[in-house]
Amino acid sequence: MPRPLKAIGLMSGTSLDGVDVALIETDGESVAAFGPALTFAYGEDDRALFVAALEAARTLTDRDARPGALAAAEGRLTERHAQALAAFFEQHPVHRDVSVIGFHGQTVLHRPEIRLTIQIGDGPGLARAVRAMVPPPGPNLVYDLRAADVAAGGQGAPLVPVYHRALAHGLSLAGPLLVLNLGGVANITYIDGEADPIACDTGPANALIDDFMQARTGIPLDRDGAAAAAGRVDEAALARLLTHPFFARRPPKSLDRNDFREWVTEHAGLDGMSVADGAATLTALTAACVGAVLPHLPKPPRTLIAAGGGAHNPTLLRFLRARLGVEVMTADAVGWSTDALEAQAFGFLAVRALRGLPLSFPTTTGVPRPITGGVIELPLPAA
Ligand SMILES: Nc1ncnc2c1ncn2[C@@H]1O[C@H](COP(=O)(O)OP(=O)(O)OP(=O)(O)O)[C@@H](O)[C@H]1O
Ligand SMILES: CC(=O)N[C@H]1[C@@H]2OC[C@@H](O2)[C@@H](O)[C@@H]1O[C@H](C)C(=O)O
Repeated sequence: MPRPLKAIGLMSGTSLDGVDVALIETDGESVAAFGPALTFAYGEDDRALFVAALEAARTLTDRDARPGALAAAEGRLTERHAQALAAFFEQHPVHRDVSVIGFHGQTVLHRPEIRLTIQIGDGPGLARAVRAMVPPPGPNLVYDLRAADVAAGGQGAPLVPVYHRALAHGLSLAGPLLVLNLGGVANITYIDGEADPIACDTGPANALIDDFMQARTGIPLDRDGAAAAAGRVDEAALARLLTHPFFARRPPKSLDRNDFREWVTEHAGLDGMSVADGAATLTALTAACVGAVLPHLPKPPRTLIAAGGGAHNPTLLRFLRARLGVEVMTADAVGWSTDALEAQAFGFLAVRALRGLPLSFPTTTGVPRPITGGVIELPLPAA
């Protein structure tokens, strides 16, 4: 067995809330140890620039083009990642021991149906910043981890299932197990013993709730699900929303952050609802979308492990229990990390990329064969 490497994962998710940094020790097959993690929060002007970049990306067909706000956003994003790493090394001086850094970047457009997925983030630029922080030889840096899968005909997402599978090996919970990541978009990994994990995006997680709360209250989340808890779910609106053809499609399938934006504007009737009822209806939508994937799975899952920011929303967890009829636990409760799981996954994926191991599989992204990915920036040779 190869020796475990210290790997750092850097993730900027669809919520646009900050850079998650996490250290793990892994050989790319199993996890030897979890290290510390931190979130480096974006400022309001960063978030505004990234929102503008998402808009500028909407009509792109060339993944290397950076029109409008995209060029400035890519520079800012790379700078914030360098600052996040510097803050991490300041708190945890492990920089000489780190072998590899996995850099996800920020997805600004995801259109796998036309073989297009675009993550901004300057890999060589971040590698230069890392070299300025760490004495030679320094770590390898792996970036652009979705491109190879999409080029080969896969969905390019979700990529975390191979990490979920590695973590699940250490658990003794009743299976089948469903790991649910509740970021801006929700994705699941279904794990039943040694069978290949099945994965897909299920629908919105927090992005619609965040956008609704931002528009109605000026605060970009429903903290602790308080508004939703005080509201009434509009079941008729929910039923209309669930007629979207995405839900009838079998996995693998994936989403762009904004895929449901117009659909919700046209079908939810949110303008006529109170803040509480709107939040309740959108929170129920997130839970119902996970419910909508169950008929596509081989067996009903027995246990659901919720990770990502949405796992901090007790109303959402309650709706999941009620609508799915499964036991719901948080990642923290099973000894994983609710907040650092995705960043850890990109450290894990970076080690797999270094070793040439597959990142994605026919059952996770629909790629025709298991495939590795990522672009590797090698460290400078030792002086
Ligand atoms: N205490 C809380 N109560 C309610 N919602 C919360 C709470 N904490 C975080 N969230 C939600 O979680 C979101 C952030 O989740 P997370 O950091 O997992 O997303 P992400 O990694 O950016 O997204 P993705 O996984 O889609 O890439 C916030 O935007 C917010 O909606
Ligand atoms: C294209 C893209 O960036 N997709 C993200 C997004 O955020 C959640 C969901 O949609 C998931 O498919 C994916 O991220 C996770 C980390 C993944 O690839 O597993």
